Amino acid sequence: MSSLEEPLGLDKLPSMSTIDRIQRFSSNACRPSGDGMGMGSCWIEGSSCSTSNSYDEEYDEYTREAFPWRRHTRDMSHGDSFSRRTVSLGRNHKMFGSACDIYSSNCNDKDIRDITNKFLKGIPRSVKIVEVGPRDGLQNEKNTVPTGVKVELIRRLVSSGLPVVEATSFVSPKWVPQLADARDVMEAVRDLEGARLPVLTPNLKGFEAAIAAGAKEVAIFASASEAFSKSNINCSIEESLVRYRAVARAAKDLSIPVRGYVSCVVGCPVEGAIPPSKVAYVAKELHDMGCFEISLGDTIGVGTPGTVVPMLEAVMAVVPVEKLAVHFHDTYGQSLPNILISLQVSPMHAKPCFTFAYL
Ligand SMILES: CC(C)(COP(=O)([O-])OP(=O)([O-])OC[C@H]1O[C@@H](n2cnc3c(N)ncnc32)[C@H](O)[C@@H]1OP(=O)([O-])[O-])[C@@H](O)C(=O)NCCC(=O)NCCSC(=O)C[C@@](C)(O)CC(=O)[O-]
Repeated sequence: MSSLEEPLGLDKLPSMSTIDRIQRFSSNACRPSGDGMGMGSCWIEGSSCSTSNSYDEEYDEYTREAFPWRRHTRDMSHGDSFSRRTVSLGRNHKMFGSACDIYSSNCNDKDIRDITNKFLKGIPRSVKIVEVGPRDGLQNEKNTVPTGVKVELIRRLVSSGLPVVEATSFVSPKWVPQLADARDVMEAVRDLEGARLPVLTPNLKGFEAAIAAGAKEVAIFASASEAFSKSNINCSIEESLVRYRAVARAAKDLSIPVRGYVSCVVGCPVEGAIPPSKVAYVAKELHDMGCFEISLGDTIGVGTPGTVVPMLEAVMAVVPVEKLAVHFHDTYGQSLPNILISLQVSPMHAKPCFTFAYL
């Protein structure tokens, strides 16, 4: 997730409200308030009152207070966050089923097969999902999510069978206060088996802290937008590439795999539309410095199939498609069409990777 998501179209960019939100990334704007207002303080007090330091207790208390309406669901489903998602997908599926029932005279099995073939024929046989909720999903939550809740979320996501769960970010706590507990989170999950748990590292300092906490995979995050790079990591695109080369070198020495992100691959809240050639340039740089996978992020969710395809084509011309992933935010409800079109333009042999961010 990026805090830059706003319900705005590219035609309306830049907007002051969006720029205001960018400024949340500036060190002053992001400085923790200290007095910890609202539910955040409630949680901080909750943890400091608790001498047991038990993640389970923290998790239970958090869910009890933050989601009182969930108790019933939780009792029924044993509170698995991933099941909640599955349940809601199930519901959509049923709705789709009833739509077919309503139009059953026009919607026989062959028609459905024909439509399915038309849209799905030729798409890759499998995809890899990279779950980014504990990092991207939480990084801009206003209320402090207790460490125990984050740890429990990661555990449950892993136990649901997801192969990769991005756990946290070793970034400046002044810029992203919500993830200030990165070390504690990583230390608590470092020995979880069954999934890879990459963490974001913006520079060598973050990389060293991540390794010390037990991270076995890291991700670096550059931008295709100069303005976004400045507001997100306080440096130009070129400066960021210099930093990331240093991280990639250090990671190579320790045999740590590095994943690369390019943000704002179709639009930036300040610069508006981003030319595909800029995305291709940054993606190739990340590839050349040794990233095993490059994730193309529609950070503010303004992409549509019409803008995603030319971007993908430009990147696929310079980076092998097997190394590409897409990361769509659902700000305007376009993530699923964008995923489908990405599958359709991928060669059948490729195993595309998707990082979902439903925000
Ligand atoms: C990059 C910096 C650190 C530069 O921040 P800066 O303020 O320019 O850093 P600096 O080098 O001038 O150092 C200032 C202070 O920060 C400390 N510092 C320096 N580095 C670290 C570190 N790694 N961890 C902890 N502390 C750090 C450093 O030690 C120093 O501490 P002081 O001496 O003042 O006490 C900052 O801008 C930052 O942390 N930015 C991260 C912002 C962020 O996480 N944004 C969200 C990422 S999401 C995204 O990019 C999109 C994505 C990936 O999700 C894909 C998509 O959605 O499309």
